[in-house]
Amino acid sequence: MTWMVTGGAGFIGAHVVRAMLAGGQRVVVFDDLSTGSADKVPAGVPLVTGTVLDREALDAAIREHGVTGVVHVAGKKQVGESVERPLYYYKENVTGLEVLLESMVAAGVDRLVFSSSAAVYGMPDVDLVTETTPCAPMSPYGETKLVGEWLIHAAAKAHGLRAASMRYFNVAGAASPELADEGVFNLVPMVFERLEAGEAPRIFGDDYDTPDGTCIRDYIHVEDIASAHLAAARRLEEAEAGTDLTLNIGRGEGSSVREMVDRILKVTGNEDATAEVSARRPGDPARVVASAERISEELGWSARYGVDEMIESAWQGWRLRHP
Ligand SMILES: O=c1ccn([C@@H]2O[C@H](COP(=O)(O)OP(=O)(O)O[C@H]3O[C@H](CO)[C@@H](O)[C@H](O)[C@H]3O)[C@@H](O)[C@H]2O)c(=O)[nH]1
Repeated sequence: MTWMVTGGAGFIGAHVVRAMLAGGQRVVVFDDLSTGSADKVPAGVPLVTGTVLDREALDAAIREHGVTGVVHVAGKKQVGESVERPLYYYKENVTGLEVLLESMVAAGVDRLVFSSSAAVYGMPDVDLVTETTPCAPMSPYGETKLVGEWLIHAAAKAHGLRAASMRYFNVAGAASPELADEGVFNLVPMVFERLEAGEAPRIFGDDYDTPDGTCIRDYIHVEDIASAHLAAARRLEEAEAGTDLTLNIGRGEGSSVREMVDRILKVTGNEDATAEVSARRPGDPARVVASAERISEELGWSARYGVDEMIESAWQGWRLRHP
């Protein structure tokens, strides 16, 4: 098979490309380079520069590279921005996927691994979130991921597409410093940024109904995210027409913000610093932790890395960019 990785020049996509190559898959990258960069694409992997909104560009890439499956990682992913610019998010994430599906169906490409998100669950009121926990996204971003899953379900039924929607929990870490996330939109890089500025890291609320009062999340190493995509791609290669999997990618273990900040202070040699507690950030659920049972059963996959490895590898990437 030849897998086209959309968004393969971005943070998560670049990790997926490397995992697929290491697993012996043939890969081509399709990326509009709006946030990704060509230097993240490994030598020898073709890079097609284009947007998934461009049907002709997709058709040409599929034809010219003999694509037989797609890993669709391209998309917009900032929750806050999606609230300000919902139509943009719907266009990029929903219309983009719809155009991609049209192109795939027309070309007879019938395998798809899709980047979904734990954001589809919104504020789940359960200890461990399973794939059957009701979805109630809290942002346009989460909505676009859920609608994307619906599009895929419909295409699996009507056109025999074989698909896996991968619901990522809180992604962190890097396989190597050059591949680290350049955005400062999540807890780990936000703490790095505060430390670099000589400021105390901020904890958004310590009055939640959790053991230490801070929010609990399921942090997952981006290399684990990538290996889960390889496992899904392999599974789809063998799958019957209409196979339609929805899978959490998490560790099944929660870490509180306070625990994460303490680990970050340790790893970065800032044990003397203390975090300051500020007001709750609107829309933050107290606890979002995956049940990782289904993915283990379906793909035989489980996470290899823990939070220290995520923080250490992210820190090396940060130091490369901020010497
Ligand atoms: O300086 C900071 C930054 C974050 N937090 C807290 O840390 C936790 C994690 O925050 P963040 O890293 O922003 O992740 P989430 O808000 O959990 O959302 C992430 O995880 C979701 C999936 O679960 C994805 O949909 C989102 O795109 C992704 O940003 C939250 O409780 C935040 O309030 C702080 O206390 N201080």
